[in-house]
Amino acid sequence: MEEKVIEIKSLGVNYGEKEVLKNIDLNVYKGTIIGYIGPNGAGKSTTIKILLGLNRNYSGEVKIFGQDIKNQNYNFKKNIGYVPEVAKLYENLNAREYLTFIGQLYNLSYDDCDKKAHALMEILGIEHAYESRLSSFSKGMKQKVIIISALMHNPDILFLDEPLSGLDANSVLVIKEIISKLRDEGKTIFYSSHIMEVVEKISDRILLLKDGRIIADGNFEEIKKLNNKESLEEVFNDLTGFEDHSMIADKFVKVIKEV
Ligand SMILES: Nc1ncnc2c1ncn2[C@@H]1O[C@H](COP(=O)(O)OP(=O)(O)OP(=O)(O)O)[C@@H](O)[C@H]1O
Repeated sequence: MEEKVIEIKSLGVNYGEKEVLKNIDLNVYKGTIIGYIGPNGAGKSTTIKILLGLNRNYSGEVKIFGQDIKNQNYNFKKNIGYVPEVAKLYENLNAREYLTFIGQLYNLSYDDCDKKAHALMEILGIEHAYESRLSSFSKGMKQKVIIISALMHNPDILFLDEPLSGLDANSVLVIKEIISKLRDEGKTIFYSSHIMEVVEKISDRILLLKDGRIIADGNFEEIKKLNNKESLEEVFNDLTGFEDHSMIADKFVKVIKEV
């Protein structure tokens, strides 16, 4: 039987009067890449923050590896890696200092972190900057460091929020391949992105969140067929009720031309 890694029952979150997540039920199984998509403000980050243990203000039940995360200390976090959409790096540190620091937070020894961090930077082609301050890194180099820092402790669950941001086309190919291979190793991956072409290709299962509810759940073929569309972008625009792109673009261009 498939192993449940995440179990969410009747999850609800309110910010004041606003109901941000509405009664979400979800089981996620080992070795799956979940494409987690939805319009801005749909509640994606809110869900991820709960699963990371950063927000305990919710109703319902959330279990990770069978353990209710509300009653736990923070041990379950050792098994989780997170690439946030906007990561705060300690830019005054060099890559070695930063990665050994993060690795030690996850209980790896300094020497293990040092070896692993250097090897991973070498594989991604940035080992020449191992002793350089992060403030001098290009956007893509920083993103590679963030990805390495999320993976150094070999977590079983990975949350990736726009992980390809700032990477060139070659690096994108490498990281996508790494994500697939990690899935093949049995890791469970939440892949959150607004780039539909990538989500469509990489995901085993796609969850579309709108106004705090899951309104589509299935693999790309199922979702495409069910909605009679060719691409995930079309399904997304259709299900989130957006048909005004052309009219908005016309208005925008008209105003630009006016003065
Ligand atoms: N701390 C907060 N206090 C009040 N409202 C909040 C808070 N955090 C999020 N919200 C609201 O909750 C809703 C869901 O936000 P969330 O960040 O989860 O959306 P999202 O799907 O991740 O969006 P995006 O694609 O823009 O990152 C939004 O309406 C947002 O304004």
